[in-house]
Formats: sequence, C-alpha cells, structure tokens
Amino acid sequence: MIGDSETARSGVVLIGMPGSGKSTVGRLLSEQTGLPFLDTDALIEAGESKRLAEIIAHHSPEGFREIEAAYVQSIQSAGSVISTGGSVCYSRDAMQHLAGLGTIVWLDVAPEVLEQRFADVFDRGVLIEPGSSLADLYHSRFPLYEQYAQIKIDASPLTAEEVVSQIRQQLAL
Ligand SMILES: Nc1ncnc2c1ncn2[C@@H]1O[C@H](COP(=O)(O)OP(=O)(O)OP(=O)(O)O)[C@@H](O)[C@H]1O
Ligand SMILES: O=C(O)C1=C[C@@H](O)[C@@H](O)[C@H](O)C1
Ligand SMILES: [Mg+2]
Repeated sequence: MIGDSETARSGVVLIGMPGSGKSTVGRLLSEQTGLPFLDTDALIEAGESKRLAEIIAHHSPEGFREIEAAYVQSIQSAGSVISTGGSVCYSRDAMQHLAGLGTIVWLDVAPEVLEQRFADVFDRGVLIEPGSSLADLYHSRFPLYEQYAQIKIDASPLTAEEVVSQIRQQLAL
C-alpha cells in the first residue's frame, strides 16, 4: 500500500479489471460530489486521436503499457475522480503517481460477473494473451491491484449506485 499524504486524500482513483465499473462509477461519483472527472482511457484516445482497440492493435502489450504510463504520469489534477484503464497496474511509476493524486480504490469484481458484462473481451481492447480467459487475467492481476489499493470494494453483488455509496461512506465524501 502506498500514498498517504493530505493531497492524496482529496481525490479518488479507481482501479480494477476491465468491466469492473471504473468509468461508470467514476462518472456517478463525480456527479454526486462535484469533484472533476477524468478517465485515463479517454485521455489516451484524445491524445493519440485513435480508439483504444486501434492503439492496442498497433503496439505490443509493452508498447501500450508505456504509452498508458506516460499519459497517466502527465496528469496533474489532484482532487479529482480518476477512472483508470485496467492495465495501469503494470506500471509502478504510474501507480505511484496516481497515489499522489487521490486515494486508490479497487473495484474488485469476480471474473464470472465480468464475463456477463461484455460479450467479447478481445473486441474491447484488453491486454490479454490470446487463449487466456478473463479468469486467468483476474488471477494474474489480483496481487497487483491488491498491492496498490488503499480501499477495496467487493463490487460483484453491487449496482454502480451502491458502489458509489460505499466509496462516499468510506472516504466521507
Ligand atoms: N455495478 C455494476 N453492475 C452492473 N453493471 C455495471 C456495473 N458497473 C458497470 N456496469 C456495466 O459494465 C460495463 C462496463 O463498465 P465500465 O465501462 O464502467 O467498466 P470499466 O471498469 O471502466 O472498464 P475498462 O477497464 O474497460 O475501462 C458497462 O456496460 C456498465 O454499464
Ligand atoms: O485491462 C486492460 O488491459 C485494458 C483496459 C482498458 O481500460 C484500456 O486501458 C486498455 O484497453 C487495456
Ligand atoms: Mg473505463
């Protein structure tokens, strides 16, 4: 667990698997609290003028991770709600930077639930080895999300509104 300064406490950084609800919950939390909202996937797409799936298709997984880490480390907005991409957990530097911008909240959603949320994980542009399942990805990323999270929400049985409510309760927002 890293990042515990006063500045870090003023914002919220959502991490977790693709489809765990980071963008949905982040937008709702921003609407309810009035904190500005930033989605790192949108930041990358705007900066590269391409859709994520296209960017991923044109780079190696390591290449995409470097691009993502550079965009994330360019963010200066402490005190915002920041929804990240699921793969940001691979960059220690990016995670350390995020820890300086807000409390890191992990939306933990079981792979069986994630599978119901999108038909084809490969269409979505996720960094997953061909032949691997969402469950494989979940288990390989679990220790990374766990390492960086300051708060973990067991979000599998919750609606997006309930997740927002738990975050607001835990952070007194
Ligand atoms: N708590 C929830 N319960 C049910 N469905 C949800 C919940 N949160 C999000 N969803 C739905 O799951 C899908 C994925 O959500 P979302 O795009 O917010 O995930 P994400 O974590 O931002 O994914 P990515 O890492 O790909 O950006 C959307 O269709 C959204 O409406
Ligand atoms: O979990 C992942 O591997 C990804 C999730 C998306 O949010 C994007 O950041 C990108 O498509 C990779
Ligand atoms: Mg998202």
